[in-house]
This record gives sequence, structure tokens and C-alpha cells, in this order.
Amino acid sequence: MVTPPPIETTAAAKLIRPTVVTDQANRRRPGHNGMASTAEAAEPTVLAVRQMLAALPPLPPAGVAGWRGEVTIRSWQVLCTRLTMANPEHPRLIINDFLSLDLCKELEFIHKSCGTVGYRPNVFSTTLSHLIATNCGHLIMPFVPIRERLKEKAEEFFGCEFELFVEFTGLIRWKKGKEALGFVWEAYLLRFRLYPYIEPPNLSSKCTRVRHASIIPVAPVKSNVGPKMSNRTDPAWKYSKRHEDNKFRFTCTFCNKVVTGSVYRVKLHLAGGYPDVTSCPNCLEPVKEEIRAFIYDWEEEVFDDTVSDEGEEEDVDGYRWSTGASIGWHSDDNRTYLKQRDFAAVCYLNSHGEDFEGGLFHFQDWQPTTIVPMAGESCFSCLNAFCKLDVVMYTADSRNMHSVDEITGGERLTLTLWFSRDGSHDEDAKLISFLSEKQLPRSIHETRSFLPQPASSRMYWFPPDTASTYESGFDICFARIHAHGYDLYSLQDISCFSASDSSNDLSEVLMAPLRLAREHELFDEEFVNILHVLQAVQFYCWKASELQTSGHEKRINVVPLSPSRREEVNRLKHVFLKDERVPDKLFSSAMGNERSQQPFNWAHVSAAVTTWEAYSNKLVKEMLLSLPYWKTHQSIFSVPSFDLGK
Ligand SMILES: O=C(O)CCC(=O)C(=O)O
Ligand SMILES: [Fe+2]
Repeated sequence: MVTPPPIETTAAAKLIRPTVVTDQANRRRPGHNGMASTAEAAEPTVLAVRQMLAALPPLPPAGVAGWRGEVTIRSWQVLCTRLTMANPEHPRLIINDFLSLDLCKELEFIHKSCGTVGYRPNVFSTTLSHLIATNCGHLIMPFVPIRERLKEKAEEFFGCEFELFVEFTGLIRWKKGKEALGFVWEAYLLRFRLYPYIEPPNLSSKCTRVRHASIIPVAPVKSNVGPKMSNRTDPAWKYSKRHEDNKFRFTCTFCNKVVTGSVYRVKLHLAGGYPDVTSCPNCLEPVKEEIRAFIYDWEEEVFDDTVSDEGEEEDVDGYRWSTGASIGWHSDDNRTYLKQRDFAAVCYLNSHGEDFEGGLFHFQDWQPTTIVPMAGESCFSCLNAFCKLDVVMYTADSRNMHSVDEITGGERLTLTLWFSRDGSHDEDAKLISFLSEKQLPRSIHETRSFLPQPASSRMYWFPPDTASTYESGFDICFARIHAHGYDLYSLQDISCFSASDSSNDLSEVLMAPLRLAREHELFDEEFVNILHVLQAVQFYCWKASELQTSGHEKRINVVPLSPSRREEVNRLKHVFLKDERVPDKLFSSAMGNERSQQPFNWAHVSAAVTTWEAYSNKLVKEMLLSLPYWKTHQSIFSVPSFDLGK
């Protein structure tokens, strides 16, 4: 096969280079910001760009046979896109076919088997430091070459070679779902203290769209807003009195304490046991039970798509509901603690229309106005202001105000990086020191050093509320395993546990050995903890087609699930999932539940466990061999295989 010529070398492509190239000498001067200033770079005005476009050869006729015709059309399109985007007032770059679909799938595997509840509503994330913290430092290896290539692209395009540091690398998954400000959002506020990524929105600022939130707080639009919560009577109104002059103040009828905020806080006050909300000292036990049951029922409704299928908006506690994650217009350095961010790179790891609905990216000004995330997609429509692509890069400042539409179906996965010129925000230095502190295997021959260790259970608890009480929500690792059709059997005695147990012992069950069950069968292989199970299950999902054709006929041992064991399996499920329909819905893909996609076979699960071990082992070895080089250079990079003695 003949390889097409690289697009970059066309004469016209060279035309746009001066727009981003800065004076090398100036860039090296301390204090110089490295960006092309008006004086030092030849910047095209809109007129100049138009002139360059006019000077281009006409679009080759469609249907020109062979790759030459295809390549010419494609080069022409890419070139036009670059030219239209080469506007120094809005410096941005789009890239097509940057990540192979295989790599996207690998990163998806990592996220689904290691991700945690994220930093804003309906968002889940996997950071590199989290991977290290959970003994999965080897899983940073697939990120290493991608980070390098992205950094190079950013330095080249924005004209700051050798100046950038990666400030943050993370897999970010946005999902659809329903949240109501009155209930879940305040719980998120508690979370923000743990994850100070963004400032919590101002709850009292009504009628304004909250940035970085899926919730749109609004003034009550219906006159009867208040005592109703999804057409049922909210018991909190029976046990509190709302102040006439201030609808965000309530007096508890049991203890006379004034509770400020939404009626949700009154419920927390009455139910007791929530951090940041004083528990009512006089509330009667049956009332507490009533409130807890109400909260539980409400949650079922929140995640039940059948409840409100019209407009997905409903008034609750005076706030409007909204679906899935979204971000309003913002720049990525829009907080004082984000000022170090200079450039952003977002890689789309799955596709609009296939894996999720909604979630389009928009720039407020200049081209392209809309970006349709497409994993590994070529750009054939960017002559319009509508681009399908897999990577977008832009300056983190207000020259690139952008937004992302709400996710209305499925889950949207990105690999997001921010770059900084400020070395004190270098992620590499922190990761290397974190890796060095970890108890890594002393020798690359040490076996099973790849076994994961779950982080604190609150990182996996959804929605991220108090986590210590376990009265509502579910464990996302458990939920993912369940969404694939499996149950879990604990080797510990769990007969004394109940779903409302507020003790951390519950989470310890998931940190201890478990076995997999499916329908009436129990797989006779022991997993060290829930993350171990999850990695094996997700690996099976990732490699299913290969495993099916590998002719792996290892003898596997599966025993029938006895009634008493079935009871224990159900007990565990009740504790960690509550209502299994809820998490199943949340973790099913946009185009159907994951569990229905492949024919099941225990032999393939067994093969997946073995193959996953080999995969992990290989990565551990690579990481251990690379670490000394990383330490020396204080930088995470792909060490040439020659140096690694491969
Ligand atoms: O995921 C995207 O397309 C952009 C996300 C974004 O704007 C952000 O995280 O600040
Ligand atoms: Fe952003």
C-alpha cells in the first residue's frame, strides 16, 4: 500500500505557520510568557485568512478515484480548517485521528475499572495520582506517550517549545442522570471540600446558570412549589415551619432550631447523622425512619427515567431539575486557583450518537462553533462550522470561552489535560514523588504486585453524600460489576450487617476476598477485593472478542449457588446497591445494557483473569524500568525500549 504524503508539508499549510511561531530567543527570557505577541509574530487578520483561502486551489472534484483524490480532498479540508482557525484572537487547534480506537478502548477499560465519583454532579473521574494511590501506578503507562504527543502538539502550535508542564491528566466521564438542587446538590457541596476543583455555586443566586454544574437553580416558577416533592407529601414540612419572610429559613418543631437553606436541610437535620447539619436532639425515632424512607424513595424516582419524560424538568423544593452533566460558558482558568492553566487538550474517547447523546462542545466565538466528539474520527465536514474530531486544544483564557451541552443519554468519556508554564504546577514531579513513596515491588520478578487496593469507600459512593451512613446511594464498583450481570459473594461472615449500618465495616467487606456469582453459579476463583473483581470483569468486557476466538479451554470450576449462599449474595447486594435497577440504569450504555452485548462463558472469564494478569505484569515491569529515568529527569516520558533493555 502506498502511504499518502503528510498533509503538513503542503505549501499552503506552511502559510499558516507564522501565525503561531514565536521568537525562540524571546521565549527563553525569564518572565516572557512565550505567546506570540502582536509585535513579534506575523498574525493573520481575518482579511489575510480570507485572502489565503481565496488563493487556495479549488476543491478537487468529488469522486476522484484512488487515494490521491481522497488525500487531496482531505488535505484541502484540513487546511481550510486550520486556516479558518488560525485566528490569534482565539488560538485553538483541532486534530483528527489522534488516538486509535484501540487506545481509546484501553483508556476506557482503565476508567471503568479504576474510576471514582467525580468532582461535580454526574461526573466520574480517574486521575493519575488516584491510580498510583490504589496500587495501579502501572496503569499510567498507556497515558505516557499520549501526554508526550499532546504536549508536543501544544508547544508547537502555541509556540512555546520546551516550556510546558502537564498540570493535570484525567479521564473524565460525564453521564446523564437527574439531580435536584434541593437534595443532591448540597451533598455535593460537602464533597467540594474534599475535591476543591471548583467553587460550589452560589445557592442563592437564582435565575443564573451555574457554571460547572448540571443544575440550573431558578426561582420557583409555580405558585404551589414547596411542600410537594414529586407529587408526594414531603414529611419535612410536617415537622418544621417555614418563615414567612424568608423561604430559606425553617424552624424545627422538635427542637426550635432555625435551619437555613432548602427543605432538604431540614430533612438532614431530622434524620440526623449528616456532617455539617446539626442533628435534631429531640426528633423521635419513627419520624427519623419516615424521613429516611422518604429520602430513599425519592432517590428511586431521581434515577427512574420513567418518572418524568417530558422536558426532564420538575420543580423540587423550589428548584428546577435538570438532566446529565453539562458546563455553561466558561474559560478553563476562571478561578484564582486555576490561573496557572495555560492550555487545555480534550481527547474524545467515545462518540456522540453511538455512546452518548448531547454533550456537544461549543466555542462562543470564531470557528468551529460546534464540535461533535468522535473517537478516532476523520474530519469530513469541517468546511461548515461543525467539526467531528477527536482532539481539541485551546488556550485556557477568556479568548476561548466554551461550553458543553448536557448529556441526555449514555456516558461521554474524555481524556483531559491542562498545561502550564509554571513549573511549580508540574504534575510529573508530584506523580514521581508519589510513586517513589509507594511500596513498589523491589524486583520486577515479584509476582502479583499489580493487585489493586481500593481507596476510601467514599470515593466510590454515589451520590457522594455522607458515605459514612450508607443509607442511600450505592457503590459504583459494585454497580458496574452488577451491570455486567454478576453478583458478589463475600468470604466473610456478613450476617450481622444491615443496609442502614453506619459503620465503616461495611466497606471493609469490599476490601476483603470476594467471589463472582452469576445466576445460579458461583465461580470458584478468589479475588482479593472488589477492585480486583472489577478489573477482571472490565478486562473481559474490553477483550471479549479476542478471548472468544482464542480457543482458551482451561478447566474452570463453577459450583451451584446454594440457597444459603444466594441469601448472602442478596444481602450484600442490598447493602451496596439498595435497589439494583437504579445503578443498572446508570451504568448501562446509551445503546443498550452492557450485559446483553456478549454471549457469556465462564471459561472466557477465567481466560480474562489470566490475560489481565499478564497485561498488568507487563505494565508493572515497564513502569519499574522507567522509574529511575523519570526520577533522574524529574519528568514522565517514554523511555526508549533500547534503554529499557527490551
Ligand atoms: O469535555 C469537554 O469537551 C470540555 C470540558 C471542559 O470544558 C472542562 O472540563 O473545562
Ligand atoms: Fe472547559
